[in-house]
Parts: sequence; structure tokens; C-alpha cells
Amino acid sequence: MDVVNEAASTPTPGPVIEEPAADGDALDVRGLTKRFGDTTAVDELDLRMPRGSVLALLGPNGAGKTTTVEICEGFQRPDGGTVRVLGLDPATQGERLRPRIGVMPQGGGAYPGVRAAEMLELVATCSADPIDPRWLLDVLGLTSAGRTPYKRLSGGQQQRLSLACALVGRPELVFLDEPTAGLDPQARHLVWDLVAALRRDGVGVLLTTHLMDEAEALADRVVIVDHGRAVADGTTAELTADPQGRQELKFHSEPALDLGLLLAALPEGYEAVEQRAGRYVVRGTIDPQVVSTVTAWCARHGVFANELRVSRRSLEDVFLDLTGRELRS
Ligand SMILES: Nc1ncnc2c1ncn2[C@@H]1O[C@H](COP(=O)(O)OP(=O)(O)OP(=O)(O)O)[C@@H](O)[C@H]1O
Repeated sequence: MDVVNEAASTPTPGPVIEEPAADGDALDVRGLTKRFGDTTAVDELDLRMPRGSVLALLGPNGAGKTTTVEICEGFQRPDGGTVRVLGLDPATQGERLRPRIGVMPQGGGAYPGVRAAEMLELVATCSADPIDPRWLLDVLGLTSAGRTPYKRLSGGQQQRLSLACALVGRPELVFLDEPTAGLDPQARHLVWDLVAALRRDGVGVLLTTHLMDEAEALADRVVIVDHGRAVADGTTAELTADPQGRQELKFHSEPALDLGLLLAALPEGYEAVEQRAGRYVVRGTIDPQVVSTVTAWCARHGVFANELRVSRRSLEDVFLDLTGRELRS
């Protein structure tokens, strides 16, 4: 799927506009701060995003993701810090920036009576070189809903229409705020495929999510935010790598097992933690003998070792280790 170059585009001669160097970052945010009364929604946040890459802002509800995105889009003004999007300041150069970005806001929204295809065609008319709206409706599985008024579309269809509106202007950078919230698994994968296609076409994508599998599946780089601050920043591989190269054995069992006794049954150098009630992780070199020792130890104590698996750390684990809370908390 070639999203950006799908329709032949003929460059239109026009006034020469001084644009920033093409090799600059798509996004360069430094020390971004935003307060609402006593609440510091965004707190000295730094973000860098090369052009054509996918950056995920991952964090729990209220972490400051939407506020950050809305500042980058030019919908809110920061209280401190500098923001450059495609080399432009969204607060003061919004008119030059808007034609070059696509925005899919959280929850979408439209005039309730407008038909799906009309809405997309209307948005397309605002662009100098739009993608063919019919093609986009087709790719997003919305052709049969083209004549349906917005208010009668299902939540998933509204979400996909909102995504189509964000893409129809052939943007260089797209902001997707929780793009798969409320979608069924099929529609969710359709959106994932589209984001992957955008990336292949060289379109930058900043997406927010509180779904770690979404961030893992789509993003070149993940910034984990909590209380408006970046608590971790890197590729999924970097973030989930264990500093000592250890593996993990995870299992579910009764809460409050005596992990001191479990460790005594294992060779020296292992770590065992109850990440939350009844969820255990043993870290170290995990070989069949260790698995056998753990299950035998559980059996001796009259408890099951359920859902036992050897795995690498997930982004959820990283968040839990950094904040002591779950992403969905
Ligand atoms: N307009 C506003 N007025 C007052 N407080 C606000 C406003 N917008 C956001 N906040 C507060 O700022 C903090 C960050 O909110 P924000 O919506 O940016 O978080 P989020 O990470 O996007 O959360 P969610 O995943 O729920 O969308 C929250 O405490 C929120 O209540």
C-alpha cells in the first residue's frame, strides 16, 4: 500500500517559500512545560523524532500525551520550552505548518449530519494535492459507508474516517492520538497496517497510546511518559533489554509466596520479584533445570505455577519497574 504516492501528483508552480532543511528532525521538543492551574500536565519534556519515523508516546491516562500532541499541532500554547515541528513553531507558524501535517484527534468529531464521503471530500478540498478520497475510503474499508451520516457510523467507522481525514492531505507528519481506542481487533490491525505503510512511504507518525503492544508493533522509538515527564526513551529493544543480559521466567500463583525460600532453592545470582499480587518473575539464566526447580518448589508448597513462560521484558514491565504502577492504572 503506497499511501502518499497513490495518486499521480503534478507539482504546481507557486511562490517560493523558504522551508527548513529537509534533513532536520520532524519533531524537536525541548523542555516543554504546560500547566492547568495547579496541574502540571507536561513537565520539562524533551522529544526528538527523525523524519519518516514512528514515535510512540506511551503512558497511562493523564500522563500528558494529548496535551503534548495538541501543543505540537498548534492547538494549545506551551507555558515553557521550545517546540519545532518540521522546523516550524506551531504556536506562531501554524499557517505554514498545517498544510504539511495530518491530525487525528482523540475521539474524532464532526457535524453529525455530514455523510462520510462528503466529509472526506470537504477536507480534501483544503489540500493542494490531496489523495483521492475514494481510494482512501476503499483502503480503510469505508466505501459502503460513504453515504452514511457521521452520527450513524459505528465508533470504529468514525475512527477510521477520522484517520482518513488526517491522511487525505498527503501530510509529511501525522499525529494520531490513541488511533485504535475502541476499535475491534480487525479494525485495529487495519490501522496498524496503515501506519506501517505510512512509515514505508516516509511519512512521520507521532502516536499516543496506552497499549504497549501497539507501541511495540509500530514504533521505531518509544517515549514512556508519566506525570508529564519522559521516564524512558529508546527503541523497544533498548528499553526492554535487561542491563545484565538476564532472561525472565514469569508465572502466576498465590499472592505473597516466600521468595526468599524460592531463591534458596535456586543457584546463586538469581532474582525473584512479585511484580504485583500473585505475578512473579525470576531473573537470571533460565534453563530447563531452573524451570524444573521453580515448578517443583511450587509443588512442594502446594501451589500452582500458572501461565509459566520464559520471556523478555515487555514495555509493561519497564513501566512497572520505573513507576511501580501498571500502564492501565
Ligand atoms: N484543558 C484542561 N484543563 C485542565 N486540566 C487539563 C486540561 N487538559 C488536560 N488536563 C490535565 O492534564 C493532565 C494531562 O492530561 P492529558 O489529557 O494530556 O493526558 P493523556 O496522557 O493524554 O491522558 P489520556 O490517555 O487519558 O488521554 C491530566 O491531569 C488532565 O486532567
